[in-house]
Amino acid sequence: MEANVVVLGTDSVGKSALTVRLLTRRFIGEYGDIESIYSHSFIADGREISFSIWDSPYSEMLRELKCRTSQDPSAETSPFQKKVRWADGFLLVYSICDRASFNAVGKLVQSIKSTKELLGDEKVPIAIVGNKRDLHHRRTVPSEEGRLLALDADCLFYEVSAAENYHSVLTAFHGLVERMRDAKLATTKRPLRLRGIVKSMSAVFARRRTDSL
Ligand SMILES: Nc1nc2c(ncn2[C@@H]2O[C@H](COP(=O)(O)OP(=O)(O)OP(=O)(O)O)[C@@H](O)[C@H]2O)c(=O)[nH]1
Repeated sequence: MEANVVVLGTDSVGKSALTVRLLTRRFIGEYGDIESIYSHSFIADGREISFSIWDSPYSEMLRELKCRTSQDPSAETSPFQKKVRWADGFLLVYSICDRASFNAVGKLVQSIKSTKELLGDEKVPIAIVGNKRDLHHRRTVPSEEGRLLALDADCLFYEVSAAENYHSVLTAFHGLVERMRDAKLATTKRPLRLRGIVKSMSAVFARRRTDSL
């Protein structure tokens, strides 16, 4: 299976730190703000899952979200919409020490869902990730609030520390990728189910026809 993940969140919440942690198992401290697409793969249930990760800066996203709320018609083909179209799943990151970053995640969930709906996708896999768990003495967003937001919006929820720990980061990405796999299986199964109904109906009609002969 191949899948595309977009990592989003306000500035300095640790989007690059999480991505680099997943890819290299390392935390290097400073990352710069280059927008990049990375590839990664892992084995789940004996099958290889390859995915591309798009680590994107928030400043550009913010400009576009403002355009969208002001109903700018040019927003229809905006890079935001392209990104949403490209993605099979989203990792939305906030810092547990930064309430504004948490509020932004709430808005991003709504924008992504409404854009995906316009594109005809009913369910979009999203993982909400509270980063910098190691800075618990500076926490301003309780875990419970993150969990509630995720529950309300039907998203996955994780609290992690890119600085302290590789496994929490791995768990968040894997959880998201598995949800994406389930979503893909559900959409490929639907036509099969329909084909099954068509088949059984034609069997009924065929029987009627032979009965009436
Ligand atoms: N204590 C702590 N610091 C972190 C953690 N994750 C990232 N940081 C620090 O937070 C700062 C921002 O991290 P980045 O990964 O560059 O954040 P970003 O979201 O990619 O930022 P932009 O490139 O501005 O969009 C850096 O100084 C990191 O070292 C974490 O889990 N704990």
